[in-house]
Amino acid sequence: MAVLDQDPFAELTHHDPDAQRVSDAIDDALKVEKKKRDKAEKNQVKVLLLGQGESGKSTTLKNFRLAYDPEGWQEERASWRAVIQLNVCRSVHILLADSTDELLNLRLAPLKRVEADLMRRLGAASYEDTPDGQPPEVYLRAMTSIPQANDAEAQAVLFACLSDIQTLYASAKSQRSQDGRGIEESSGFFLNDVERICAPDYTPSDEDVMRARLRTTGVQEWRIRFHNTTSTLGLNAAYGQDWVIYDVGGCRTARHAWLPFFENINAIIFLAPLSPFDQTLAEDPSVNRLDDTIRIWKFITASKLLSRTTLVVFLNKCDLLRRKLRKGVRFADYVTTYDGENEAGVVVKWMRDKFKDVAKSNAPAGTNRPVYLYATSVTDTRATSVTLKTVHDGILRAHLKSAEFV
Ligand SMILES: Nc1nc2c(ncn2[C@@H]2O[C@H](COP(=O)(O)OP(=O)(O)OP(=O)(O)O)[C@@H](O)[C@H]2O)c(=O)[nH]1
Ligand SMILES: [Mg+2]
Repeated sequence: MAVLDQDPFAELTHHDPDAQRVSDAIDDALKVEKKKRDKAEKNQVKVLLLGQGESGKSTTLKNFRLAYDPEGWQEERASWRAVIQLNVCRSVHILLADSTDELLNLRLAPLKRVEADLMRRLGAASYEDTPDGQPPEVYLRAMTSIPQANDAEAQAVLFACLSDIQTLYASAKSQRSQDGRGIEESSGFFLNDVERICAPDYTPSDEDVMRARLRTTGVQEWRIRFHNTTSTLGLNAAYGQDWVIYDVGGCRTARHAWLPFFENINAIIFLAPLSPFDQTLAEDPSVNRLDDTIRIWKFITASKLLSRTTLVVFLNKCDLLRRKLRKGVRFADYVTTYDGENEAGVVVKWMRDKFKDVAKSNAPAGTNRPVYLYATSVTDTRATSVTLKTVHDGILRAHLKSAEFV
């Protein structure tokens, strides 16, 4: 066959000076492009958020966005209403499971339909039954923003159910306070604010969005551009303006996704919630949550891949810790090596030393990296914005140092 008799690559191998020139020009352009990309990549600051499930990683990311990407944040804020509606439905669902009031159960049945409907609209991919038989927690498969869900109907049903929700909550509160089971501290708990949240014209505030609970699955990557923030350091403003922040899922089955990031990351912000010192993991009720956090911290600090990575620890949920200790739950009953006062400030200081000790004793030989610790309550946007400013400067300083001198 004539076609096969010919060398199919003849045109490409045949030396044609014009083609060669074109090819060289393309090569050069590609090289320039790659150089630009490498430079941009080198200037880019990569930050990984780590911590167990419900530790506050996504809430920290929200704070970054609120502070440094206000336009994107404003655009997205309204779409969190559907998630908050879902959080309310879930709390009602949990309380109803405990209630023997059949009339209330009947009257609030529409909320279960709303819950299912919202999940479908938001594209909730799958549900996991919690071991304690509670209703599933909502999570969406890796997403970069909340899908727009038509939530008007849900809002109308919530408004119609308002007084029944209040009745249910009041009776559950007195019941639960008798047997000592608090629910106010649980994630995405909005029942103290139902009157405001069930109003027909409700739009979420910044703080509501911080308190909304949406579990992360997969890895979410956010790009944030810092404008003019480097100038306070007296440094070249082009450096380190572009940040990529990676938010990952924290429950045990999601942790395998963390490792690939260790190789190429400038900083880790590790969320260490202190308030769940008396709780166990949802995915494994035999493991104390604070123990789990310390175990993860040991793993991070011992990793050779991270020996030059800036480590930032948020000793988080300090507000809930304070509340819990004041209620009389004793830290020393759960952390047997603790012999200080049952007071938040003292506990936080003790934990801070603990984290420092672990970092020191686990560090691989030759480790040279800064470790910064902050006491935080990341649902408090105002205080967190101050912390983030310091964190930003610290991470940037370390990044510049390594980019320029290493
Ligand atoms: N009161 C209080 N609530 C907090 C604090 N930090 C986080 N939360 C709440 O705890 C819940 C869990 O926070 P997330 O940021 O979703 O936790 P996460 O680490 O991203 O969890 P996963 O995605 O499951 O790994 C949310 O409802 C937050 O509003 C805090 O410092 N104080
Ligand atoms: Mg998350």
